[in-house]
This record gives sequence, structure tokens and C-alpha cells, in this order.
Amino acid sequence: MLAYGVNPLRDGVLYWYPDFLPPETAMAWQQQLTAQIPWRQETIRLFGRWVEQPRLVAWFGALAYRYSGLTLPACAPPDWLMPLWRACEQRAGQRFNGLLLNRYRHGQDSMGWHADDEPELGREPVIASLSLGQVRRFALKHRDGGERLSQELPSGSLLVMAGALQHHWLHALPKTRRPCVERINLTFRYLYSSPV
Ligand SMILES: O=C(O)CCC(=O)C(=O)O
Ligand SMILES: [Fe+2]
Repeated sequence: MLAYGVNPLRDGVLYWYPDFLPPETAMAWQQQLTAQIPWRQETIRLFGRWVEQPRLVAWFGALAYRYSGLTLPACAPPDWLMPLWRACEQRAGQRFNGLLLNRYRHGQDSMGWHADDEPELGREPVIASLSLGQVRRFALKHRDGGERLSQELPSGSLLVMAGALQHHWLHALPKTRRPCVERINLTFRYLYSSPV
């Protein structure tokens, strides 16, 4: 459970703004994104088998994004998205040049344990994560097997991951058996053109 604003952790920091967007504004963005984004169902290789990712994704950025053996090609964001992009930059106090969108259609859509630690993101990346729609649980665990943390992410909330967090912690969006409507997550990132 996080406190409003800054939450210093061992080896990282989380900034938490549960009321970043009013509920109606969050709902309007979700509807627009659902209808207007070219959502992709990607296939990834897992233990030698091709499997569909348990979510839909989209990527906007000046550079291609490579993760989990997948390449999402460079693609300019639509103009109508920029007010939301700028608002997230302002709250995070950081410029972003990339946006990964995740669309979780139901409780069986999820994201497994990982860190956003691709070389292009550099040291101590600041990643801003905006949630729209269904409340889902976000889980964190320290790589050394120690602390665990989890936080429900309500619609319109902004979670900023910063400091050394990506180097020392993993995070996930677990599946749930509870009845679920759709959730869209936007994670804003800054990519360097060559690994730093
Ligand atoms: O959906 C979420 O809240 C997590 C998304 C995430 O971790 C990612 O896109 O790297
Ligand atoms: Fe992530």
C-alpha cells in the first residue's frame, strides 16, 4: 500500500498519484484509446513455443522498442494523444519519447514478472504508468527475494517508477479470477538511441 506522493523503497522509489485524472476524464480517455489505437495481438516465443501475449499492445515512439524478443516498430503518436502525454510528463517531471500501451481485456490478461531494464532505457529510468478502467493489482518484489509490495491501481491513477527500482525489483500485473472489465495501461518511457 503506497502513500500519496513519494514512497522511498530500499533500492528505488515510487511516486503515487491515485487521483491524477478525475474518473470521467479517465473514462473518456479509455473510450478514445479503445476505439482509436491500432491494437496488436503479438506472439512471443516462450520455452520454444509461439504463444499469444495475454494482452493487446501498441507502441508510439521515435525509436523501435525491443523487449521479450519482440520488436515494435517506431511510430509517431497521434496529435490527440499529446495533451495526455504532456500531462504525464509534467507530473513525472521528466520528458518521455516512448509510450507502450497495454490492453487487458479480462482477468486472464496479465503481465508476468519483469523489469523495464532494456539497455535503451539507460540507468535508473523514470517510467510513468497510467491506469484506465478496471482496477487491477500491481505487484512488486525485490530481486533478492526480500520485500514484496502490492498496490491496487484505480482508474486515473499514475504510478511513477524511479531511482534504482528497475535494477533491483521486478513487477507484474497478475491474472485474477474476479470478474473483470477492460483496463488500459500506458507506460511512458525515455529511450536513448544507443545503449548507455
Ligand atoms: O499494466 C501495468 O500496470 C504494468 C505494465 C508494465 O509493467 C509494462 O508495460 O512494462
Ligand atoms: Fe513494466
